[in-house]
Amino acid sequence: MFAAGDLTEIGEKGVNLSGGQKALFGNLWLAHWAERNDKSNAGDDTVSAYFLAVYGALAAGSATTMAASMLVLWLRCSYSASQHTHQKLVRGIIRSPVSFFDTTPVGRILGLFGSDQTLVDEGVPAAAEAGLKAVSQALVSLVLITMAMPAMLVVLIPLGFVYANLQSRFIPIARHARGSVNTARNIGISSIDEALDGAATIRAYKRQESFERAFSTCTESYARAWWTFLCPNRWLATRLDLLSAAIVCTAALLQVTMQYVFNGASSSYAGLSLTYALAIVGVLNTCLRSTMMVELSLISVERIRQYSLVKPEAESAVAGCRPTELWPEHGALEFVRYSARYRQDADLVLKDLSFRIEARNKVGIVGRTGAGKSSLTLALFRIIEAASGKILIDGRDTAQYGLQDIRSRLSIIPQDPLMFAATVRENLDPLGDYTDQQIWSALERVRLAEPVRSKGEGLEYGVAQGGANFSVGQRQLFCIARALLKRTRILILDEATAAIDSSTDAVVQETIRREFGECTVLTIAHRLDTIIDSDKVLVIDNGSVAEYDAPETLLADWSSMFSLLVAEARAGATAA
Ligand SMILES: Nc1ncnc2c1ncn2[C@@H]1O[C@H](COP(=O)(O)OP(=O)(O)OP(=O)(O)O)[C@@H](O)[C@H]1O
Repeated sequence: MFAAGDLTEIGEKGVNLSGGQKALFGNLWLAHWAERNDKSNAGDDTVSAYFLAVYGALAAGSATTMAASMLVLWLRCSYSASQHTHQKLVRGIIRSPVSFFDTTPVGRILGLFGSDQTLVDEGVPAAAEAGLKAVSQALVSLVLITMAMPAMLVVLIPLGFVYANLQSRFIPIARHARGSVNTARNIGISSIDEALDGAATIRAYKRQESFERAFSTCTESYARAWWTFLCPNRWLATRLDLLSAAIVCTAALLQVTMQYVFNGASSSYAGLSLTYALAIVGVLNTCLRSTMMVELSLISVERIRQYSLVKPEAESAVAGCRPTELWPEHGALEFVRYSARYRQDADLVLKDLSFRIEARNKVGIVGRTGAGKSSLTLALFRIIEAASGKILIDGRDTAQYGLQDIRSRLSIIPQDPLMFAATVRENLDPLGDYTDQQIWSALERVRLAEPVRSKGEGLEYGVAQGGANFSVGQRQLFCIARALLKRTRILILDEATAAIDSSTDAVVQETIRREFGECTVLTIAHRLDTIIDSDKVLVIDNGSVAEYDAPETLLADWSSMFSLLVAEARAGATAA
């Protein structure tokens, strides 16, 4: 559905042209040879050998020049340009802030790495190669035709203006149509991506038909856009054919007139100039198309450049301001009048938060849906940055350090535990920092050693995409094992027990209590019973601190928000 045929077309034309270009000097030499034979009427062997040798040298020279120019264009220029733009794009996208991903559709990002990068890899060099060859061949053909018949200038000059006029009308329309093709393709890719992501939900709610309809609409829009792109091409092809017919007719008429009226034309050069006049339509067509393709490919280059320049997150490490190896030694955490928002123009989601969590305390964070619990976690990892106020860890403002320095000192067990399609070892220790013994010890402590051993391949066992060959509970235990390996002082559990059954939950809770007794643990809780024995409970409401105290104190006040949430949770459990 989403193939780009015009590049191949240009590539093929480029190959054909290269043949014609290579033959040009050879053909001129052959014409000169025929002319000489005509005049001397003789086939002297020494003279023939001389002409053959020069012809051979011309062919060899032409082939060498061609190979050298291909090497320079494709290996030197094109390869390094592709590598450079791709690296800048990857760096730019990976280091973009979360607001960029909120506002940029995934189809557009995929389009950047797909069609745009392909155009940079293949489109620019193919079009530049075809264009350079076509322009040089057009010039040589015109010079040759004019040399053989100077009178052709009278026709060629006005036809040149007609050609320029065609070009100025064709390129903007084709460029616009091509832009619509790209947009329609990106929308199509987004819709496929969305359907793949939500395949299970779509089937569960029997919404296949509406998604099929939506996809058909995308396909039709793409076909319509592609058709709109083809029409100006047909329009151009017809006019170029007419232009070429005018050149060939005039050349032929002038030849005949000179031959019979003035008796002064050289038949070998006349034949050659007619051959080039016949071929000129292809040459002119390629000139136009490759100019357009270069322009279109450069739009992709420009788009990639724009996305490479998106304002990145903060530095990963600030030179001269690095935390010590052991920081944070205690794990005390303090929010000081902290506010944050997701985007520059958006409302504050965390408002003027001020609270302190002592080292080694276990704090439960609760609140209604949308209150700002997950945003608090993102703020700790500086995935969203402070609009005002600060976060102190062991008395140090986290804003002064680089992102990598902060993020490597905190551990998180997310609600949806993430695993990569890689080996168990790579999932636990992607940077290769730990020994096998340390990894097995972490697995033992979270009771995953036996399940992993039973797979037969030990740490080399392959984890499927998204960790599909492990249960959700096991994936969470893997995340705990990661945190154990990192040995950080602060652990954040983001509703870690929301998606698992109560027996696995018990294992997870027991492991956390046993293994992270010396750490500060922040638990964003759905099941309020998991935080009832915490040192303190932080109740967030609409982005602000509503209550912050020991759970027994909050429960003693029946009008407190926490008591209300617990009562609601119990009523919900009884009803279920
Ligand atoms: N990526 C985002 N861009 C803009 N606003 C967001 C984004 N994520 C969350 N919000 C907004 O921030 C506010 C707090 O959301 P948050 O996810 O932190 O709530 P929560 O308490 O964790 O909710 P839940 O319990 O449902 O997970 C909400 O108003 C939400 O609409």
